[in-house]
Amino acid sequence: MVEIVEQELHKLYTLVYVLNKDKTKILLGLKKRGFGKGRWNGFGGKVEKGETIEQGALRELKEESNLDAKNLEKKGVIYFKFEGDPVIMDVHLYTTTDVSGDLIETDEMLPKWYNVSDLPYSSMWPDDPIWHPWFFEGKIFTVKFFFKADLETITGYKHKFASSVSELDAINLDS
Ligand SMILES: COc1nc(N)nc2c1ncn2[C@H]1C[C@H](O)[C@@H](COP(=O)(O)OP(=O)(O)OP(=O)(O)O)O1
Repeated sequence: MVEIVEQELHKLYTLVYVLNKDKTKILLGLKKRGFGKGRWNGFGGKVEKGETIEQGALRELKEESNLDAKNLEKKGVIYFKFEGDPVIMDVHLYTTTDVSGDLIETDEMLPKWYNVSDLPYSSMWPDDPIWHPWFFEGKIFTVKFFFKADLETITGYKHKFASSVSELDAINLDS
């Protein structure tokens, strides 16, 4: 009998959540094209060759909102695995309350501030309500979500918390 093992390929992505100073409001963008079109999300995208993950996060925030962030704080890593797709998205999550520049609508995102107590979950990714409580409690975490190929149905997830950002890399979700 031949065992078929699906090889996983990891691709690096970023996701930045901009909060106001007292962390009661969050800036989301309505994705206007491509992956996640029609959903409200933070700002981010693929990390490009030659840049660090943090540089990628700053670039994507600027490209999608025109904002510059000063202090990006890492909050976790979110892995997404879609049925039948060997690519795992490794999404590095950052937050900041310190941005400058004029917020604008871009080709990719229509920005809007939301109260954190009233987020548009019906038009957001279905994983968001699962990890948002951890994020808003200030936890550092890693989580892997398993989706059906419909990009809508979550079949499971596993997660672990870290006591510091430096611990994140060492976390093995399979142990
Ligand atoms: C599957 O569930 C997801 N949930 C959440 N909250 N965020 C997700 C999910 N899947 C992807 N994301 C995030 C990760 C990135 O921030 C974006 C996707 O990046 P995109 O494909 O738009 O990357 P770009 O480089 O901007 O793409 P272009 O080539 O179109 O410029 O969504």
